Amino acid sequence: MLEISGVTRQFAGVHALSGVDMTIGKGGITGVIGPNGAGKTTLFNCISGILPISSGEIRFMGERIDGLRSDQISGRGLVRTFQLARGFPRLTVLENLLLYGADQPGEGLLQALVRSRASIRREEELIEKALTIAGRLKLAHVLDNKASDLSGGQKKLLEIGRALMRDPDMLLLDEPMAGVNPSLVREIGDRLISIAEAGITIVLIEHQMDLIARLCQHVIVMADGKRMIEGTFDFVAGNIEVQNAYMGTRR
Ligand SMILES: Nc1ncnc2c1ncn2[C@@H]1O[C@H](COP(=O)(O)OP(=O)(O)OP(=O)(O)O)[C@@H](O)[C@H]1O
Repeated sequence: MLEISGVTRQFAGVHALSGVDMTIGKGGITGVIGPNGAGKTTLFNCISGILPISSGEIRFMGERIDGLRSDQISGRGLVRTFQLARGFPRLTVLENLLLYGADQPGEGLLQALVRSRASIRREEELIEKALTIAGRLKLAHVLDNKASDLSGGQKKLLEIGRALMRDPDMLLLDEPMAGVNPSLVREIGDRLISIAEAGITIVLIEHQMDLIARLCQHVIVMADGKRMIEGTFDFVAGNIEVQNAYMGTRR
């Protein structure tokens, strides 16, 4: 589904990615792990069009996506979330979800003045979709709350909900459990499992190894801007090079 070949990215002399080769197939949850500074977030930024790559190729569903804008990439079904939740803190949960629905109606002046039957129907469909997603993420009871009033865990779920509003085929999640109360971590993990079971392929950057072990069928380890090794969690965790890469840098 996602093919990354020879991808490099430099920042003024820093080689954040120095030739990443990676393939991610359809289905399940793949974990991307590695010590701090390994290049994981930079890789997500390059895949999702936030940052241009310096060289190499990225293909999604067989087509080149490097060079496309981030909205074009998410429009093709490859959607990512950020370590720090984005969105609009003063808007409600429902409004935040609706804003991320693809092709929102009512934005043009004419549409605002003359609400066509089609635009009303489209709006109703979007609301229906937002309600379904909120239900799946157990956010239905806080739909009218401001996003800023949510707990850390609920903010993370809203971030995932906004991504789901784009109808992704693949979701890139950058540390969806960071800063989440441990009692909610299992809950979010369960939601991710159900999203994957619904057919959305998930790629997850995460530092909490117990979560990676529980959620991921496949784990890719990055170190020094490259893919180091991949396999099941037990396989990579038992690898001496992986253990050395983590020595002194794991948080
Ligand atoms: N905007 C930037 N400008 C300069 N250097 C950067 C920038 N973004 C990342 N880097 C550098 O690129 C390297 C990879 O960073 P990146 O954040 O991708 O690693 P990471 O694996 O996501 O780390 P962490 O687990 O700490 O989030 C690091 O050396 C980092 O300092």
